Amino acid sequence: MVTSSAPGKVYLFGEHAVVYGEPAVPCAIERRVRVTATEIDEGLRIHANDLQLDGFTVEYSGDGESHPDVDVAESLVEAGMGYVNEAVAQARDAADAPEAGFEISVEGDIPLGAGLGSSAALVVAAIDAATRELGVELSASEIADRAYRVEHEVQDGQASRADTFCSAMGGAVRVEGNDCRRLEGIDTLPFVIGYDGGAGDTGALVAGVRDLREEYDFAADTVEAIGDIVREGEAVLGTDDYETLGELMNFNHGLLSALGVSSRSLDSMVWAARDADAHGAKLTGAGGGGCIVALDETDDALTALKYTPGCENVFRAELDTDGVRQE
Ligand SMILES: Nc1ncnc2c1ncn2[C@@H]1O[C@H](COP(=O)(O)OP(=O)(O)O)[C@@H](O)[C@H]1O
Ligand SMILES: C[C@@](O)(CCOP(=O)(O)O)CC(=O)O
Ligand SMILES: [Mg+2]
Repeated sequence: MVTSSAPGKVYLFGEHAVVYGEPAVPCAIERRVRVTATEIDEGLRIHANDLQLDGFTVEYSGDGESHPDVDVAESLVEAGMGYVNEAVAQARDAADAPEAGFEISVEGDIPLGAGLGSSAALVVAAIDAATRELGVELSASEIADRAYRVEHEVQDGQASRADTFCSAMGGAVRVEGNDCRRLEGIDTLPFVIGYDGGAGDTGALVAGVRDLREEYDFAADTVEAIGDIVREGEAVLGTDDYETLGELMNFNHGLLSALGVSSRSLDSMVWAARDADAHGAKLTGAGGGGCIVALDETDDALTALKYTPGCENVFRAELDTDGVRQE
């Protein structure tokens, strides 16, 4: 039995545009998904109590043929379990053990579908735990690469390497196409996260931006402008010039909003943080609902968000300089 964990992330800059080859800077945060893998004779049994589908908690003990004992469409359950199934397939492939059976348990403290990268953390931790259980130790970058293939597969062929690389390596990272690197010398950033209790559909939101980009040149220009923000932001990252970083985050949020991926509650949390004099605030991840990230070393944005209608939870998130690790 092996337990591994991997962190979630916020995007300082660059989500969505990163899917089209622009750079992005995601930062790992101290919230994790933990996966325990135990080798069994055959098949795959999954226990995922955090996974709620239409109010049902899923205890999926499938052998590939029997169906989970829940009253929801099987396609929903399959979509929910796709990340674990594909991660286990990667582990079997890496260990050259195509028939290996697993019992997999998943739990974590990252809200699901909220832009904090729970899917990447799950996949990274699952690949690490399952390969170690088979006696194979992959490097963090090999895990990142295999985890990317899983997200790409499950998200219908549309995913960047950003979330999975960040979760595997930890810290602040920079991803541009296949070029993934860790940014050294960034140990702390004063992140405050507001969560509206909702979620966005990553695949649908990515597809929406793709359609806009194909329809309008100015939408393609907007995607490129997000890349310009990232390049500008890199110059001040690692300094304490939070004012410039915040201004660039605000600009980034405006462009994401123009691309149709914000929402009323995300906007209202962003404005609450700005009104409380945060250096800057933006949505994080795919959008549609879920989380915003503000930059504020005081308690002002945190307090303001506590009293913001539509904000269900607010918390500080420390930069996590550890990536995937064995527990
Ligand atoms: N703790 C968990 N248990 C089971 N499934 C999880 C867990 N965390 C994430 N997932 C899977 O990841 C999906 C969310 O991924 P996604 O839509 O990309 O949002 P995000 O990565 O921003 O959280 C969930 O619907 C579920 O399938
Ligand atoms: C929108 C996107 O840039 C980030 C998605 O992040 P999340 O799954 O919403 O945490 C998609 C991607 O990079 O694969
Ligand atoms: Mg995700």
